[in-house]
Amino acid sequence: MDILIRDLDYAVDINLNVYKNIDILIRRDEDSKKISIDRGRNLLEKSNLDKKDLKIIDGDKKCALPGLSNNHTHIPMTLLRGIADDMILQEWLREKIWPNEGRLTGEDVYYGALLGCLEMLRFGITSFNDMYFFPEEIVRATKEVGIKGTVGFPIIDFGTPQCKDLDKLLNNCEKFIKEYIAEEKINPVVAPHAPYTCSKDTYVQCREISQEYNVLLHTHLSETRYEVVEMENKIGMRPVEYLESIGILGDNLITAHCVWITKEEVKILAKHRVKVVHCPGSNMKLASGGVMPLVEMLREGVSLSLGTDGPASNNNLDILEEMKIAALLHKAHRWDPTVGDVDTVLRMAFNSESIGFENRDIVLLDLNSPHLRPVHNIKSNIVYSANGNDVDTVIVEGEVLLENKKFSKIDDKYLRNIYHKVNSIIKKFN
Ligand SMILES: C[C@H]1O[C@@H](n2cnc3c(N)ncnc32)[C@H](O)[C@@H]1O
Ligand SMILES: [Zn+2]
Repeated sequence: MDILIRDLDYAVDINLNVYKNIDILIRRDEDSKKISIDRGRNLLEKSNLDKKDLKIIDGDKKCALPGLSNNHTHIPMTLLRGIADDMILQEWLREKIWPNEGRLTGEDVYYGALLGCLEMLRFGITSFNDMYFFPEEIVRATKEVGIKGTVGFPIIDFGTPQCKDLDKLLNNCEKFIKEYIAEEKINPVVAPHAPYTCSKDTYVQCREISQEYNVLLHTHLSETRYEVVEMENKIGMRPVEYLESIGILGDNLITAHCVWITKEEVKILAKHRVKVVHCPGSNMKLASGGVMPLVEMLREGVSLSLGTDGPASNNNLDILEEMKIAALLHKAHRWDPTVGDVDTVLRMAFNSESIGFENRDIVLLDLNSPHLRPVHNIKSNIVYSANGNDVDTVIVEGEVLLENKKFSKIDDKYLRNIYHKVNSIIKKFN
């Protein structure tokens, strides 16, 4: 059914234009699956629409914005949220995260992913880019919740909890891609974990698979100083230079972090049109040190977006919060309040194109809260004053998935069941 949102106080579109006192009409052509979004005043009166063919949503005291995109995460890590805080990355991974991940079954990952997808939907995130074990379970959870997922099949040289044999893993990766490539709301991708966990051959084979099926390649890159120093000592190159030397850089590569990179490396990333996902909350929490060179990346025209990283290093999946973290980090870092301005971070947060989805989703923020009054500049309120909890309604591909802060497809009883399941899964961790 077509959806009409009436009398919105504000709307911000994908090009960051601001509208006041406006209606939005969302129509979905069931044959072509095309979505059209129209904005205007008194659309019902002006058009020949019939009220009874429409789902009408009251936009009073609300602001519409495009769907938010979480472009680097590990959603089933909701299960590990809060298990190990205040540790540096290498210790955190080796001592706490990897041993406990070894205890996870596919069913556990499914429940962790369900929880993560629901958290994202509740916070207005309509698409995400993930990398985690048992990716087919992540697909299952994503489809159940109804948001859009770019789901990475993770490749690590020492194997994953379900498969230790690298050749078999790469084979399974191809099978995974074939199985989901035709799905409308799922993009299967190849996800070699990082240059410190994957060899040159592994990266090359991953790239071959990504080219054969024309899918994205998703990896971690230059996250910590340790990673850079280790690589310089071992092979005399920095991580970006190394990936360039083995032919991995290209416009189908999406990399998370890129914290420890030089101006020269920024130029290399721009030259190859690599997509970079900025994860400021995780970088600060894991004390990865340094700050992703935002100014230099923008200057060189690198495609940028935002990610929360996994909920064990953030510790939530809130892109509205991440926008503010990004904006503040760069101002503090550069002693310059003009850096990380409102438009820059909004553009990054709406960037679902980088993960292969056109952004035709609409999120409504509830402005009926003291912390969102008054409105001098709605974009400022979104970036600096709002958080995920203010999201009231979410429409994904013409389907209402959240309304009045309630999930349309998941009832309270099922939600309690998910919480209960998660509580029993975490008993095996230590
Ligand atoms: C897919 C793999 O990536 C790991 N993982 C989660 N967060 C990070 C991070 N910030 N850097 C590197 N690896 C990470 C997961 O714990 C899993 O082992
Ligand atoms: Zn990550």
